[in-house]
Amino acid sequence: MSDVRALLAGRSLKLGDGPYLERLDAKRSPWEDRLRAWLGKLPRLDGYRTRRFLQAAAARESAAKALGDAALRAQLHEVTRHLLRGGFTDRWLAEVFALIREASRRTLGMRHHDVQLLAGRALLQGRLAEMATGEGKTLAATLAACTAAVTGAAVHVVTVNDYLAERDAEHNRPLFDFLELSVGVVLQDMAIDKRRAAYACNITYVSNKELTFDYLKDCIAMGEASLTQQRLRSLAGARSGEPPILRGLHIAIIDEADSVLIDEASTPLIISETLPDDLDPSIYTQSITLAQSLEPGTHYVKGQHRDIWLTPVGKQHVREATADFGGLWRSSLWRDEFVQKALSAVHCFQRDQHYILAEDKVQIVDESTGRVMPDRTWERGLHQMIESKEGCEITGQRRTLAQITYQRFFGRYLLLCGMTGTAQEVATEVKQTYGLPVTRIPTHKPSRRRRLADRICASSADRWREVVRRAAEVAAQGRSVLIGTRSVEASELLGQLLERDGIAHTVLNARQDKTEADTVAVAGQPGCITVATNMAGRGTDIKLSQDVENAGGLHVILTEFHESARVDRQLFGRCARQGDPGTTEAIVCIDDDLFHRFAPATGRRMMRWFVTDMRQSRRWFRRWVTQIQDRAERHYRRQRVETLRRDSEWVKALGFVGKTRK
Ligand SMILES: Nc1ncnc2c1ncn2[C@@H]1O[C@H](COP(=O)(O)OP(=O)(O)OP(=O)(O)O)[C@@H](O)[C@H]1O
Repeated sequence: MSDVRALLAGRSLKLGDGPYLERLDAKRSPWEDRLRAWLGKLPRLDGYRTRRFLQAAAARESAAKALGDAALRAQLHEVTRHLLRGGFTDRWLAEVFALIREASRRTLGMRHHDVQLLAGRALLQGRLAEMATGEGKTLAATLAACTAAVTGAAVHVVTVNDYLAERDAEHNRPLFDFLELSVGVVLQDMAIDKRRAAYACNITYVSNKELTFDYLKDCIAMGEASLTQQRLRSLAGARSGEPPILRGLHIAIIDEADSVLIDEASTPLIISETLPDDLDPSIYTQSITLAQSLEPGTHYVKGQHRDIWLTPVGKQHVREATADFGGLWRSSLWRDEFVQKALSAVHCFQRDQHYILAEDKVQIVDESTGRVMPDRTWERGLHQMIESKEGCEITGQRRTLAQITYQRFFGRYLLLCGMTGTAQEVATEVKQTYGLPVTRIPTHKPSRRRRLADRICASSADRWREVVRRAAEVAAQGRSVLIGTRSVEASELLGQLLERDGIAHTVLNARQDKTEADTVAVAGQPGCITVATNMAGRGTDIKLSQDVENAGGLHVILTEFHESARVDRQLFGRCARQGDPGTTEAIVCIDDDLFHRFAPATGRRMMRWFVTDMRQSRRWFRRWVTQIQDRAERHYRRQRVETLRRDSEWVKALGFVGKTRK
């Protein structure tokens, strides 16, 4: 363990002295930052070093080819000793990467491209490697993962969901087996013992949520045995005297890093307990009925960002309408709170868009990933209001017992690094928050992705008609089509329209997540049309048949712009991967949520006027969308800053997540 400590920690870190090896001071020294910034300003030096590094790797690869399997493994262990002494320097990285590259060629039939070597090197330098979508981040990560694992470090390859964790671990398993490195996968619903076994492996594939919750459970188990702590322990399923679930926070390689470190960072991860609800359930029903009877504009006003409030007339109306209800309704504070929550439940949160009903339960759908978040609930009575609106059984209120943000959690890794296809918009924030500089990796082959003209429709009905027409037209050419929708509802509506016209298709959304792997497996066949929510937006690799490639590749249709341009680019990135051909287009409607929430009313009015002739205003329209998406990104950035501020307050107030941690 002390070897790993020396290798990863450097001299500027304070390390935990408990069973865990983790970084306790999330901040680096200002000198380290200044030195890195200065080195980064020497592009010529960097270019020279890069060339030398690739040449060295190529030269050593020729030697590796001549080795038998056992000799190759022995050579790897030999080089590891140098790594442990000298750190991840170019000299030894070139050697190790050459051996792993050769092992990958023998086992996976894939030889790492030069650009993948550069990505692997950037990862071990503690950077965020920006590799265009489809350039092979899954394989690039094996270089960093294997190199770190042979030194004895606990390597966590962090993915955005279970499907990708399982897929990537299985895909790379032959390579890890060959190098005699054990690999584990942590999945939702796994028992603690199985999780512990997976984390005990050299390399562990795990989603960001599972990993962070497991860490929280360890923090609880290692905390002091106060009354609250004991309750927390039993909640986390931890028994005293048991070893921690994780081996420590050594190296995290985060795939789709912008999604994990930025998009998901606005919500802290919380371990909570359910309290018996002492409110009479009829209060929820009364509130919902009352909210449904109120007039917009007169009784309540709805803001742009899911905020809603009662007007003075509305408050007066509510007071009169509830005069006979008694109990808590007599307090004006409670009364307004109930009705305001009920108004949010009725007007701001829609079924099949923000949540679905599964097994008679309200399950939140994560809008950026399109996936169900089974363990999440809305806070402060909103969840119960929505349950009441949907006629579900009212669950108890939840009380937060332990929480952590991704900003604080990932800052504790000895070596943090990541990969994504879309980092440029958030490079500054990633650097400021996590100390991760972004390195752009060139593409292996020039991209053959063509973006066709955007189409903007005056009504949603027009949009869906156009989408159906285009999908059928492109599929008839023997190509495959992927249509991205923003909600479960939209995917199902489009599915019905295609069905009505007798067009064969498959729908992939939070309700059909069990069929994900099968749907993706056939999505690249000739004439295949796949309608998917954001579930297919990140990480999904659609393999094209030779016929589809010859006919022009995959065609991606975006049906609604997302608040973040990065999410749109990820969807477009499903086509034209690894130098394949492919086209993308956006067919959207002027009434879409993004325009309503973030575009000024005058801009929207002008746009409506332009809708009649989009050929002339195409470039203008794209610039307009970019401005709106920038505004939306700023809005969410402010939210994340607020989350971080509240998180620090929480830590100050409770200080239970390990008594020495700040
Ligand atoms: N060196 C290689 N040689 C041959 N094929 C490769 C190589 N690297 C990756 N691929 C293939 O390229 C495809 C894309 O890889 P992968 O899904 O890892 O890309 P990605 O960069 O993670 O994409 P995304 O950004 O969408 O997540 C896969 O089918 C993979 O097998």
